[in-house]
Amino acid sequence: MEHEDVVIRRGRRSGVTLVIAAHSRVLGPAVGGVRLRRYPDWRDGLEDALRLSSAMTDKCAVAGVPFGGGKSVVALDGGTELTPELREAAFEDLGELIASLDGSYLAGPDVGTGPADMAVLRRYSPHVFCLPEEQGGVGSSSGPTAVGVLAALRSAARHVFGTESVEGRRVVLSGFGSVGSLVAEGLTGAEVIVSDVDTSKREPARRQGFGWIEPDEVLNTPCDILVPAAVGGVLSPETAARLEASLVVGPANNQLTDDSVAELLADRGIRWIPDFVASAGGVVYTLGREIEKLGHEEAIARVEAIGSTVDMVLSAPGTPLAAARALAAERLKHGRG
Ligand SMILES: NC(=O)c1ccc[n+]([C@@H]2O[C@H](COP(=O)([O-])OP(=O)(O)OC[C@H]3O[C@@H](n4cnc5c(N)ncnc54)[C@H](O)[C@@H]3O)[C@@H](O)[C@H]2O)c1
Repeated sequence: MEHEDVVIRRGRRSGVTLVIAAHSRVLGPAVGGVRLRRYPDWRDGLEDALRLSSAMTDKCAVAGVPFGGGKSVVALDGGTELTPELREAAFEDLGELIASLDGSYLAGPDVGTGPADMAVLRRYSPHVFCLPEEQGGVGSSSGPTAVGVLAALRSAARHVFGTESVEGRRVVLSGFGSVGSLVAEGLTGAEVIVSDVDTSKREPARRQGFGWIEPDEVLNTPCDILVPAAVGGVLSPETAARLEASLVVGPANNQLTDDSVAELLADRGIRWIPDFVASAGGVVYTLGREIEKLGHEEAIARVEAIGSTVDMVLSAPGTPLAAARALAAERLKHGRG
């Protein structure tokens, strides 16, 4: 097994399957968000936790923060209605499980969870970050994640287009959610076309001056920059072969269906910034503020440094994925010292 430990528990209050996966603690305690999702089978949730915690190890190592890779999953089955009572019971169960790990796993929010869920976990364990602001936390991590994506995008644009400016560039952004909408707002001067499966986002997007396309048009619409800000697995051998973009950079985790897609994209002259490099802003900022007790300016400066990491990765030989993995491996080799 590649992971240090994996805990699977059926919550005694909720009956919901809970998974905590700690991939690596070489650089420090394992950190990672709590994903709440419906899965056809709890084993799919386990699979998600294994994959995502491994990506967190690379994310922390490349970002240069003293933490390892972890993730937890609250795996709902298809039929159970998620009432507020069930949600609270599931998070109480998870809080107890996190407490039993005694600080070797630190939990934050991820897809499907937010600061209010973190407040439930905190009743059981201090090893929880991104609490609501009124409870002394930094709240949502979306803002700093978007700052990091924009830093990555500007740095990559310098390599690809010779300028950091996105003035006049066509940007297609998939997923007009908490991070995607903030990234879109930061693309001053660009022609921004957004897409979301949630059609209620269309009107707010239009009011902000953004174009709109349907989700099935995203990978068929020629653009300068594609920003995946929705779900993972969007770049497969099939979609990489028809994509018409010069640069792909966005926050969505695990964008490639498998590592070979990085080479296909490079062969087609498409620069892909590894998701674990571009999306580290949230974890860098929130852990910096809440665990390392940094001030806002210092923590944001660390997020902005994602731009220098992108510069390093794009200046190295080989694909950006190979370069980012090599950087992570180098830092993991030296460990905490
Ligand atoms: N929030 C963070 O701090 C953070 C940090 C690192 C990585 N990420 C990753 O970034 C991505 C976005 O995160 P978020 O916090 O903005 O989530 P979110 O849930 O607020 O937004 C995601 C949006 O994508 C839309 N969507 C879902 N499936 C889609 C599809 N197939 N096509 C188009 N739109 C679709 C949803 O309707 C939603 O509006 C996720 O993959 C997340 O794991 C987020």
